[in-house]
Amino acid sequence: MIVVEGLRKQYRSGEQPVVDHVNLEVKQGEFTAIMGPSGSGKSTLLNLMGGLDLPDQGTVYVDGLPLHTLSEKRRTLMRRRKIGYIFQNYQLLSMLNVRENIAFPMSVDRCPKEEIQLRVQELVKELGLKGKEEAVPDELSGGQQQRVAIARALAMQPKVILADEPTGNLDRKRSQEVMEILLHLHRKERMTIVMVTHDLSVAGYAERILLYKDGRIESDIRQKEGDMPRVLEDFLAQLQT
Ligand SMILES: Nc1ncnc2c1ncn2[C@@H]1O[C@H](COP(=O)(O)OP(=O)(O)OP(=O)(O)O)[C@@H](O)[C@H]1O
Repeated sequence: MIVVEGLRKQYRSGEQPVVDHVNLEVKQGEFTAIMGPSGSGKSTLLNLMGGLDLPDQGTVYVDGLPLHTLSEKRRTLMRRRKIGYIFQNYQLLSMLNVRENIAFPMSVDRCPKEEIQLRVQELVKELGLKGKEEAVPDELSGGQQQRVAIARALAMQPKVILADEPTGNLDRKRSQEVMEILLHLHRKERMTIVMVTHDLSVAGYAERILLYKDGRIESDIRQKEGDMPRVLEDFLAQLQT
């Protein structure tokens, strides 16, 4: 579903690239977490994978399409239709209510009104936001705001969800709620999810964890191999030294 080939990104010449010739394949329906030290380039990698940023070298294929060689217009359309984004700070539009925030990508894409209404109703129900449709983001808790952001990310029925620290501003209980929603999308709807997180308990929801350091993927661990706890312990020990 996502293929990353020879991806490189350096913000300042003379400094170590934050993405240093990274190759990666994420299969359809896979739930992957990216962990690593602060400033190692995880968000940059995720942004490149979603076409939010341009690489110096290499490319990313999403569903077979080379994201960075598409025209700006086609890349924008592709991002809107195939990828849903979730951010730590929710990035909701403060002037719009819950219904309008969820509908936003469909409105921009000029979907028919009735279709938008039906989809929003469906998502409001699915994400447990009934009764909050008219509220603006400031009137919602962090967990509720993130659920609106997830609903918005799902509005266009994307193939891929890219989540950057989706639980970073939430307490444990709200984090668990958000992770249960992502797990449901992965298990029941075979959604491809790539998530950056600092939180080991959050990363544990994923079936695959990439350990990222100094612009490179240091380890690529799969849950079913049963060695996740040991490799993570080793990695965390490395970070502390
Ligand atoms: N737009 C930018 N311009 C210049 N430097 C940037 C830019 N974005 C990020 N950086 C730098 O690139 C490095 C990697 O940043 P990035 O946010 O990708 O790391 P991260 O691993 O996600 O960090 P964190 O876990 O703290 O969020 C950092 O040193 C950061 O200061």
